[in-house]
Amino acid sequence: MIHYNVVAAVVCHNGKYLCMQKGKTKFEYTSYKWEFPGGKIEPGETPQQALARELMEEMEYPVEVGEELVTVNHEYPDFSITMTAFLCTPKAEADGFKRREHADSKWCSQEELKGLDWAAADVDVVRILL
Ligand SMILES: Nc1nc2c([nH]c(=O)n2[C@@H]2O[C@H](COP(=O)(O)OP(=O)(O)OP(=O)(O)O)[C@@H](O)[C@H]2O)c(=O)[nH]1
Repeated sequence: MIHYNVVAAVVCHNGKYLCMQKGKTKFEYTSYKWEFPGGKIEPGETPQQALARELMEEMEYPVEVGEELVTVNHEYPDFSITMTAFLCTPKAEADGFKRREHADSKWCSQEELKGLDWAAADVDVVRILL
């Protein structure tokens, strides 16, 4: 089965967490699910470099990548991922973000995180934030 190494940013600002909703995808089980921004690590990148690059590419959002929160392994029906989540904060010069690739976005309190329909791999990431 194809395997991806993925990084995800738990961006925290004013006590809220940035959550992004996917649009329609190739697979029904990831379509319209909520996730943390990020993506696949490319050859030669550190996880932190990959994360900063992904947030610039998909959101034009400069973030400071901080502590590693958790690494989760998840097998979807068609591929598997190892995903490491890092706590991130917007850089001082960040002036909001653009939504280039996602269907929706939301700043959520801890309580509100529980109400979203998360991608299956994210459930264990969300759990440690509660
Ligand atoms: N970015 C991100 N991807 C996640 C999360 N949870 C999760 O299951 N994934 C899965 O991990 C994979 C990450 O790929 P991606 O599509 O975001 O990566 P990418 O930007 O490099 O995509 P590309 O291959 O289209 O260039 C996707 O299959 C996505 O569904 C999450 O919280 N954040």
